[in-house]
Amino acid sequence: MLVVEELTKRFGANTAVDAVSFTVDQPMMIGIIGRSGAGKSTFLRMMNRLTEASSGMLAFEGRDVLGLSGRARRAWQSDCAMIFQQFNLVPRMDVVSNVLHGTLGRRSTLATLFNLFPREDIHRAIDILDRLGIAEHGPKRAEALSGGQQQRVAIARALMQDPKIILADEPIASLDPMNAQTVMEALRRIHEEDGRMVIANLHTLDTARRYCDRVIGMRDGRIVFDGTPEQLTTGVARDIYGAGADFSEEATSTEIRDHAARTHTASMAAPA
Ligand SMILES: Nc1ncnc2c1ncn2[C@@H]1O[C@H](COP(=O)(O)OP(=O)(O)OP(=O)(O)O)[C@@H](O)[C@H]1O
Repeated sequence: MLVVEELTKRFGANTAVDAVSFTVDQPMMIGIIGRSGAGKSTFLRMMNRLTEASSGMLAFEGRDVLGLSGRARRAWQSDCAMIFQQFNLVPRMDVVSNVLHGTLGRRSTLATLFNLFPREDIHRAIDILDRLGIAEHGPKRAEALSGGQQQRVAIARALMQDPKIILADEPIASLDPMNAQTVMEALRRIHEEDGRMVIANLHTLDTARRYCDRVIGMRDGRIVFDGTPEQLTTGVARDIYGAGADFSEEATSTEIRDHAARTHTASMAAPA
């Protein structure tokens, strides 16, 4: 259903994504890992057509995505909704209105300006918030919510577009361990219950292993690993991160691991 062939992005002399190829034949949850600068964000942005590819091919359900323009390109951007590390909500606007802005592509500017949303859209927004466990926060300003709750609002906004794919660019990088877990569980449920494909850039190995069906490792713009979580051994991870024999998985800076390590150290240090 998704075919990526030799997809490349150059910024001047720098090749950010270098002839990336892979195929996905059924909806699954895919984690992309790699050190900072490996090309993960650029790849997702090319998929969503936020960044134009320099060369290569990307097709979804037989449609040549890179050739789409105008209305067809916008329709594709609805089909593959993107969520970001920093949530990108309107902080002073209430949660339900933020979610309703997921229908923006379908509405006239004037209707949007005056928050004139059809009743069925409002009901759907509340249902989606309910599904994500945050319906009671609907009337609050987005800025009054915790980071994890805000990210779930962003996911709800993405779901308003009824996307086939959710692209998540470091969705939990700003969150504490508890909130990170809630957000990853929400993404996993959306994949399992709705059959949507989820592709998430992740900083952390353990998150990729725990939630994803398939993990793609990128290094210097290239895919250097493509396999199951079980195949992602410490040795493979060392290659992906370009680290030496002293590589430790904690070095991938997982907040969950950092937190666990800190708690462990603290409890070890605590007097009996
Ligand atoms: N708009 C841009 N103009 C020039 N260079 C860019 C641009 N966007 C990204 N790059 C470069 O492309 C390379 C890949 O960056 P990218 O953000 O895709 O990596 P990443 O793996 O997502 O890293 P991070 O986790 O830090 O976001 C880097 O060398 C970066 O400096």
